[in-house]
Amino acid sequence: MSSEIIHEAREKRPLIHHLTNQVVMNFTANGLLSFGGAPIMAKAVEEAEEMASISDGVLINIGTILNQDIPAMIQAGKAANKKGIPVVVDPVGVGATSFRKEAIRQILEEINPTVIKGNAGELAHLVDIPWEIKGVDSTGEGNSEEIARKVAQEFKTIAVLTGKTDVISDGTEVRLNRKGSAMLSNVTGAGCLLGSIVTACLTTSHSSVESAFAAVEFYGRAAEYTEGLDEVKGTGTFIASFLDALSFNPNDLKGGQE
Ligand SMILES: Nc1ncnc2c1ncn2[C@@H]1O[C@H](COP(=O)(O)OP(=O)(O)O)[C@@H](O)[C@H]1O
Ligand SMILES: Cc1ncsc1CCOP(=O)(O)O
Repeated sequence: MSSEIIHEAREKRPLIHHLTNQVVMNFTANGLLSFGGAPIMAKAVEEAEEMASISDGVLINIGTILNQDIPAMIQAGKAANKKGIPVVVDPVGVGATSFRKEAIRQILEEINPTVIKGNAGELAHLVDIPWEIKGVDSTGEGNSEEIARKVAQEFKTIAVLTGKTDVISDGTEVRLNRKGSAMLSNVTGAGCLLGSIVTACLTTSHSSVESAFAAVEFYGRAAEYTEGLDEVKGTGTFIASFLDALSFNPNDLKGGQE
């Protein structure tokens, strides 16, 4: 099932409208291209609605959000909801400041996200569960399954909570992915790029939970495969080889099974 979703996403080569942060724009565009999607980065309010309406999916990521970015994010999200295409919201660093918390509150009040994706600290802060964070990083420990369930229930969405174990929940059921690599936590934008690939997979004909799970599992498999390569000596070589691996057939990634 997971491989089918990856193949279908690649066949479709979905256009994903990104309203994302400036740290990860280039990495995300290259990562999505390698995976088999088509990225467009566009943040102007003047084109938000039109851009979303010609796209197959929208990703809203608040990593370097400015107050003036909020209307474009809301307009793109609303246009996506109207067209019936997936919208993924990534509340990067939401627990760090009250400005971010207020920005995400405004966005989530206006749009219905298909998926909310974030690390444990980000998702915990969305539902007022105390969790230790350091800027955009999650440093705490606790019950990730409870947080994912609560986010899904409170925002009537699918929660994708990332970390050593990724948790996907529709508010009732919980699915876990343990494939991955700790090296991803040293790559800035690893979570943000995953959001882009999740959005691409949500454009397939499969259910949102299955599609989100397929994206997360594939990403983890690609990271595990990359970590094991002889030529990978550290973060720099990991990034290059990981971008390559994102284009591979799921079965060609070590440990991969159809
Ligand atoms: N310790 C780890 N072991 C394996 N995979 C990890 C680990 N930490 C993070 N990942 C993976 O890295 C990706 C990004 O997750 P995370 O680091 O939680 O996001 P963010 O970059 O948003 O903080 C996910 O695919 C997750 O599974
Ligand atoms: C470092 C940083 N600062 C603002 S956004 C950003 C990138 C965060 O990316 P990720 O959470 O995917 O590592």
